[in-house]
Amino acid sequence: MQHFEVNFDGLVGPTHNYAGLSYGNVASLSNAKASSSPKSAAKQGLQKMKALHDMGMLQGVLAPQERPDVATLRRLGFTGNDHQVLVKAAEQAPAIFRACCSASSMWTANAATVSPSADTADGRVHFTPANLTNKFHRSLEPHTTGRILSAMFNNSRYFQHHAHLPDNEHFGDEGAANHTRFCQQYGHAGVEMFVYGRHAFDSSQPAPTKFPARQTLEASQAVARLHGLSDDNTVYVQQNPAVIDQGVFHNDVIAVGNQNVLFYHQQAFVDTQNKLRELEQKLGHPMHFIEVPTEQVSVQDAVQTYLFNTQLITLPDGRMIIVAPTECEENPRVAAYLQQLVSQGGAISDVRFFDVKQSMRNGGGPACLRLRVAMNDAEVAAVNPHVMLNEQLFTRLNQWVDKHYRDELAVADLHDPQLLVESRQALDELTQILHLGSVYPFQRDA
Ligand SMILES: NCCC[C@H](NC(=O)CCC(=O)O)C(=O)O
Repeated sequence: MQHFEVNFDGLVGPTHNYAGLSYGNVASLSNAKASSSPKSAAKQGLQKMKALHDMGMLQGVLAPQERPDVATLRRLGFTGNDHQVLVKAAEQAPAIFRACCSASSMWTANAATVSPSADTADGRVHFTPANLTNKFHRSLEPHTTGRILSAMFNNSRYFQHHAHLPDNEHFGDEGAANHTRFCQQYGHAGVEMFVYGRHAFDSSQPAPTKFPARQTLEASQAVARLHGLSDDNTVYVQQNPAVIDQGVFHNDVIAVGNQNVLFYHQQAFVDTQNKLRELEQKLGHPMHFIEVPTEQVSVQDAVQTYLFNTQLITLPDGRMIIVAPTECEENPRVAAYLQQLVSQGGAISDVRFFDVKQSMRNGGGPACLRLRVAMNDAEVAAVNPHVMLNEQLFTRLNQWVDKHYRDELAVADLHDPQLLVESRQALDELTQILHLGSVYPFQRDA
């Protein structure tokens, strides 16, 4: 039996925009209200997917969500036909309106937490959509995320889907961005590391003072219970509150892991040495801990370049490489660090740079754009084949973007009734291309 780690990248939606919605996410705030390019954003994402496919990786596509979210605006009391709902909301409550227009589902590292079958009690792959309670605009995602994941992994013999955790800050859950699975080989039982920002039910524990901690320990523990994990294959690590206060809003902004490698910043965690020892003991095999010292790369450089929001991937020939945003190449200190890292003959042998600037401007790097699912060949064969990237799907999706996406979008365009029509046409066609069925509210309420 063969085993793979498959990356499912979020396709950028037709209303990709910069609305400054994520307090605590430096890039989101600093690019607030800049105009965006949905077309180039989607194409940058597709290029990265295709490049990984061409390296011999299995690559999938995760569909974006319907925005503007007219159904939520109606729940909030805006009435009339769809166009009237948009115009009233944009006039009377512009901040709420903008939140209901975010294309933030593109960052699929926040779509769900996934535990591979080798780790779970019932031997199935488990999925729990993230509730994303900390940000209103992101809290709109989990129901549709759950429907899309169920349409992609639509076989209960292999895949178990859970409902997202209760929608409350006590159980704030940001999905795979705060979850890393370690293993010797993808098919072997592994250890799942959950990184949390605060304790929800114990205020005596350390917590950030400036920016919010989005993930709670109690949420991580609930996901582990749902997935049938045990104490022997889980480790809970607290994120250093001081780095959250410097803009590290998810663990994947300060650490990334793959197989038996953890690449992380010196200041990433609380109680680092004990936790890493626990991780290695539970794995039962030697780990490669690659710690980046502050004197070489500051937390600020890490946040600006997304050195850790990189993908560590194992190529079919067994070499591990790092997939980094071009911002890392442009920063002399980070570029020098990466050069040194790959030239010293260690676990990571090469680095490839990708331009994902449209995503970076909202605080999402290469790692934010993908959801990892480790599977064996029988499980891969059970995935909806229409979401797996190949030459044909790549060409088809580029044509689809060319047909439906705008070159430029300003925040003021978001209540343009034509944009709603265009977006729905695009998404309706996409559900046919990907064979997802009716996953969007506009397809279900009609
Ligand atoms: N994993 C990366 C997530 C980035 C995402 N940014 C946003 O939602 C910004 C949206 C805006 O400001 O328009 C977030 O902060 O959760």
